[in-house]
Amino acid sequence: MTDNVVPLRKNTDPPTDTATVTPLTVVPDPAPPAPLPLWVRSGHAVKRLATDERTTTMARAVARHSLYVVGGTRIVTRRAWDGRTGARYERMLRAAEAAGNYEAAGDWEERLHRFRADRHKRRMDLLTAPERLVKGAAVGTAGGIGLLIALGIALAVANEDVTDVVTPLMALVELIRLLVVIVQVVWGPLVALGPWLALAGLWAVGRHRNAAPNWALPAGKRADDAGAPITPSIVVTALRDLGIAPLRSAIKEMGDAGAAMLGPIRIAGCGVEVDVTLPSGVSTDQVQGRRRKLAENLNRHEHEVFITIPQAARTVRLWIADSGALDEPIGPSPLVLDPDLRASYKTGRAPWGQDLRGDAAVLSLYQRHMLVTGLSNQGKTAAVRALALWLALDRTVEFRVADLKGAGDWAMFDGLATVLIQGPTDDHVIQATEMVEGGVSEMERRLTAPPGTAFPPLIILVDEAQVAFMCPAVDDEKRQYGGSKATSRYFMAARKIHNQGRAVNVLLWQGTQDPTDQNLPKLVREGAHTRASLALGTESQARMALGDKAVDGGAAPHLLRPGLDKGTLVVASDGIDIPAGQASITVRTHYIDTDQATEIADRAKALRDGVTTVHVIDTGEPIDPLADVASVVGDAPRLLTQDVLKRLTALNADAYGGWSFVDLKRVLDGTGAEPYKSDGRMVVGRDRLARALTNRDTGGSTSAEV
Ligand SMILES: Nc1ncnc2c1ncn2[C@@H]1O[C@H](COP(=O)(O)OP(=O)(O)OP(=O)(O)O)[C@@H](O)[C@H]1O
Repeated sequence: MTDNVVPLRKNTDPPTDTATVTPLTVVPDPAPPAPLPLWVRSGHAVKRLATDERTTTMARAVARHSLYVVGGTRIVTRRAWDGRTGARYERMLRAAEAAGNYEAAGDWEERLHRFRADRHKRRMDLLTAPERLVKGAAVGTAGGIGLLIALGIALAVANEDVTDVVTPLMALVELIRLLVVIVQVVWGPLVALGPWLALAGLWAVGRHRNAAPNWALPAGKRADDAGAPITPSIVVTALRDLGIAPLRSAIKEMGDAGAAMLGPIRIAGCGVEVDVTLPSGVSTDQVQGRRRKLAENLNRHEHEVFITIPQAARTVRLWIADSGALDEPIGPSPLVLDPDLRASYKTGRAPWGQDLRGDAAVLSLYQRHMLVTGLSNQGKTAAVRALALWLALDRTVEFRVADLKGAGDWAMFDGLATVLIQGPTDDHVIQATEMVEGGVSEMERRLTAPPGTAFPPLIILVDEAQVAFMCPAVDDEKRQYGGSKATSRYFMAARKIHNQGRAVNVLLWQGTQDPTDQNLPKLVREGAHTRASLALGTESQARMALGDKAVDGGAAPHLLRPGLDKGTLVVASDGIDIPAGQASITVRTHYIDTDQATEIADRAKALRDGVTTVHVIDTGEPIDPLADVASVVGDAPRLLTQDVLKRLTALNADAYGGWSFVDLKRVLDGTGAEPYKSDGRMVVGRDRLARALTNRDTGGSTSAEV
């Protein structure tokens, strides 16, 4: 049979291929689970009911309103007791003693004494009171009756009716009777309603003061609500529960008067600030050491509470952020907003950001070396660059920049800085080292200048300086470029500038990452006047970044949150206003991104006449002074000879660092590009140099050994 023939008869033959048959087994239905005993089911139902949200809300409401009455009774009783006895004075006296404030204690004792004397006098007066009362009543009654009879006589005479003599007296009697009737009518309901009115009064007092346990209070009024406003009682409770035994017992001793330890709670930026005078026996660093616990007791995150030590003895200053406020960005930099902004190296202050109180944080850069540290990617470059961009708006400031990451963060300084090195290799470190050594030569030249000479500011800026310290390369004399030995070139150059550069305006700014003793040697970190740190990993790093004094005074960059607190710096410097008694200040910087930075740099370039940026420092021999002079003059039609010398030093400190005007003149003499006077000052002309180079190239090389 072919495949396309369909048989009309049912095939009754059993199938021959048994292998394809799947044997089926009858699986019985699983036995239904045995019903749970009634008591278990009832238990479940009761549990469900008891834990239902509606039940708990209702139970909480009932408990709350009942407890308001209890709390209200307690408050009213206490008020009455305080009003009638010297308990209040005694409490305040104990609080002042516990806080160690003996002056206030003396004051309260005096008041207590006065109160007792007055009370004694009142009690003595009470002994003679009944006699005086009876006398007074007799005199008053007789006088009153006499007056009414006199009135009656006048009435009787007027009406010619003798019965009118007693009319006023009878009217009084009638009035008294009426009053008795009224009291009789009102008394019943008054007696019935009175207790309820009293209860309502107590409930109202309790409700007003939220006098119920925390769990019974409605959401929003509970003390543990994140973001709840900071009240004296919250601060005192948080301090009491810090786990410092003497503090706890002193606060217990003070009772309600514990708030006497607190100064006024002031609004301070996006938070509040309060000074706490600690009781004797409790030291400020005990409280500082428990920052996290204090923050949690205040229903804040650790980074939202700052503990500093103000001037007053035994006092800590707490700054407590509004919940979440620190996560809000601050506005753009004035550098971005105001295109006409100008800077002054000497008298100005860089608008860097805001402090925690929300006040502008402005930093003076005048004669200060700087060190900015932080973990990677927290905003270090942006923070240093923001300062450099501001300072670039003072046209007298010269920048020499080495960016040892080389990702283009400083590219906008091309045409603004006289030297710009960008890259992470050993060659770049060698160039950066020579750039810093060029700064040393310039500094030494300035140090030998006649007294009174004014020096334009020179900022030697090295970003990612840890790369330089860790560089293993050695020079021909086997001196290492990195490292921290007396022969280490970068280290020694940095130290020299730190030691002597300030007075002649040669300043070193360094940005470094994740500090260790190796990548940021102690002597170098301590040479900086302005030290600032972004988030760091450990307290020991914080000590490296800011110094022991700042960290002991409460500076805690290691408690900033990496990733979340980008751009937030803890700054220790005398160039920024730091509240009296504090050793550091926390600054949230304005972020200036690369595009905005480029715009600001363009504005700074427009203020200067064509700076030629040297990108690679030539360390090879022989040198070509004429070509080098032409290259440093660049596009400017003419350049002051002193600027030519400066730029030559920046170009090649080894070759030109020691040059004076005489050397420059010697090289240019006879080339046709000799220095000449323009507006009374010696300059070198661009066109003359170009002609001299052309003549030389056509007439044979004049390369000179120096
Ligand atoms: N002030 C700031 N506010 C908010 N965010 C910022 C701020 N400064 C920097 N950032 C963010 O942090 C990122 C890293 O910034 P930046 O490159 O300056 O960090 P860095 O610490 O120098 O990094 P690296 O470790 O790579 O050198 C930026 O791209 C920006 O998104």
